[in-house]
Amino acid sequence: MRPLLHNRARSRLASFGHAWRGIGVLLAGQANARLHLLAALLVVALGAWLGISALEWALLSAVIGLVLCAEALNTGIEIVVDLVSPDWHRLARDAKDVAAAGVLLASLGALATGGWIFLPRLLARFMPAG
Ligand SMILES: Nc1ncnc2c1ncn2[C@@H]1O[C@H](COP(=O)(O)OP(=O)(O)OP(=O)(O)O)[C@@H](O)[C@H]1O
Repeated sequence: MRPLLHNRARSRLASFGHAWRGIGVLLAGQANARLHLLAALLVVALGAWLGISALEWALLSAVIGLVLCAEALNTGIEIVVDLVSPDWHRLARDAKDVAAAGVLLASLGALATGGWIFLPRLLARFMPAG
């Protein structure tokens, strides 16, 4: 490999390593992120048990990714706000509350998606017609 390409590949690899470290920071410091990850694992187990379709897996993967992504961005914003505004400030409050709203909205969307996918199957399984 030529040196320039070699350096670029190394820097891409380093960025990937930083992102992995970020996942570690997120999971180590945020109980909510651990809770969301646990919920995602339970939903995956439920999906496997109920035998959901490929399209339903695709939808679930997207909403799980969205919630975890919102959680990561929320945590990043919290960290930056704590860095630049350790004292009380109206804008710091707005920034944190809006970031938290992002997690709430993503979670509500995921809850609705899970409801549409799982409720009919669970009802059919536990309350079969006739
Ligand atoms: N510097 C600040 N200035 C004004 N209000 C703040 C400030 N820091 C936090 N707050 C308010 O307190 C709330 C809680 O902030 P905190 O940093 O404890 O995050 P959190 O809600 O506990 O998030 P998590 O539980 O995910 O860590 C914020 O949503 C915001 O309304």
